[in-house]
Amino acid sequence: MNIKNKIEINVVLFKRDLRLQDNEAIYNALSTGRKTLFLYVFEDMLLNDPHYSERHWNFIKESLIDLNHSLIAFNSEVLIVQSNINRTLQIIQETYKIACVYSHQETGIKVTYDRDKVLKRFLLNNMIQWEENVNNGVFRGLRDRNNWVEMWEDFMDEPLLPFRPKTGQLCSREEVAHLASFFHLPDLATDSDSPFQKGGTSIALKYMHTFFNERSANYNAHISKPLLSRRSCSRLSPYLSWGNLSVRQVWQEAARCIDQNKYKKQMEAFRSRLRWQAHFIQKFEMEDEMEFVSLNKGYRKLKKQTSERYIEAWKNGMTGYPLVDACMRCLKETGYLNFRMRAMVVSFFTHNLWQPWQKATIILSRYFLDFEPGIHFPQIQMQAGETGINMLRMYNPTKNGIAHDPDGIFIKKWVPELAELDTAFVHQPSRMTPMEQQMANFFIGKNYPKPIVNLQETRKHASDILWNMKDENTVIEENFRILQKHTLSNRKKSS
Ligand SMILES: Cc1cc2nc3c(=O)[nH]c(=O)nc-3n(C[C@H](O)[C@H](O)[C@H](O)COP(=O)(O)OP(=O)(O)OC[C@H]3O[C@@H](n4cnc5c(N)ncnc54)[C@H](O)[C@@H]3O)c2cc1C
Repeated sequence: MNIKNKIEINVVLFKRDLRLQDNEAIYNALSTGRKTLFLYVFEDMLLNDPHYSERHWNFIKESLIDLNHSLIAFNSEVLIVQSNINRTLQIIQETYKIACVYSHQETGIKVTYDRDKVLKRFLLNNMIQWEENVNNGVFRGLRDRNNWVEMWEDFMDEPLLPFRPKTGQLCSREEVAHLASFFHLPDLATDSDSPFQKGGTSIALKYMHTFFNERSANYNAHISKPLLSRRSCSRLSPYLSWGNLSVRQVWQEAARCIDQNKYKKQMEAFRSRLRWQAHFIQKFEMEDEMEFVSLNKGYRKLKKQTSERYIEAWKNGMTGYPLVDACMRCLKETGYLNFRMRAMVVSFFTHNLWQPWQKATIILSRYFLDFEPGIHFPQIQMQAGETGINMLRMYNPTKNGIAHDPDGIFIKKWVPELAELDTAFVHQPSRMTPMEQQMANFFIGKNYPKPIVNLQETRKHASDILWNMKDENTVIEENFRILQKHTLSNRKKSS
């Protein structure tokens, strides 16, 4: 078809914003009045990226199916293809003239940053505009955090953006089907019996409403408990990470609870977590090297010897430390752990096993259903004690088990080898005497691993090195630089 006869359209390129309501990319595209196509590309380069695993792709598929379900009312659907973005747009251009691509600014890993550079060139060469919008109050191009809190709060307090396409404005299902015939289409089937949280705005709203209406009652009391947190925390993280909900939607819902005096203390604590969400992503946006190296340059000289044996044992929950093992097995199986247990397993990996934090990033990103690069890398570095500006925290897994899973219910569920032991031994089975092992017909080294390292010795080793490094010149200079750049002007700190 001659370019002059082609219909002009907008393309909304979904990234981690798989929702219709309060989606600025969609809102801006529809505001032009132009015909609009919704597009999701399962990009080969990301499908092959080791940070991602099947659980993420399934969550995205479920989210897209849910989107398409909502779009039936508008006789439209998302064009879902497996390809690369430039190639996809090129093929769409054979049918339509793309006037503008709308998408969120992505605070992603290096491969998505590189892809965006290539996409930018392609759009420029093809005279297609690209309108990127701010994502969840994370701002591009900031040099420091002066006024950041105010900017973020203003963003969060703005009215939600409605989804109101004009009749016939969205590409129809027939038009999308026609385009789809030119592509390789991914299989969208997923296992409905999988143990992971299911993707999609419909289910995200259920999680949100049950949290605000009842589950949050024990938010503060249960937040550190590996078992109880699974119900009392919001469990909204995958829905925020993949954008089934906007942070603003959740923030404003929490504000309504506070106004109604409902679970006020819990809501204040919950809202501070939402601030952290943005704070960490903003930090990563401004320090993208954090994917590979320590933010504080003083720690980059720290060389730790990699042990595949330690890494495998940790990854598979076979360290001989029951709480670590229960957490890792549970995470592998369900994709979720509460904050404290995430911090504890990273502390064990980087301090007790003395492994480089970089080795934990891919293992955990593949396990966490809510993998969000902007939180993930800064949090892992912080828990590894390599930021210089944060308090060095080393979590003792045995003490944490006794404090937060006193009856060992979580441990017994995930480490069934320990299920028949007296509670007294569940947290430290290695303390059983040979006679006690005989009586329980349970043998350390046979039924369950011996502790892989000595907790006290390894803790001392790590703490001596890391505390000494805190006084080194580069670490101190870097602390100054980091604080200058990332400290919030009104001291609502969460760095
Ligand atoms: C090593 C490590 C890696 C992590 N990686 C991720 C990740 O990839 N993706 C992710 O979403 N969270 C990550 N977190 C943060 C946190 O553990 C999870 O957000 C939280 O446990 C999710 O459960 P929830 O939604 O029930 O949390 P809630 O307690 O209900 O919190 C509500 C929301 O606030 C945000 N939030 C909560 N805690 C934090 C925090 N400490 N830092 C930043 N944001 C927070 C999340 O968006 C969360 O959904 C990581 C934490 C650690 C220690």
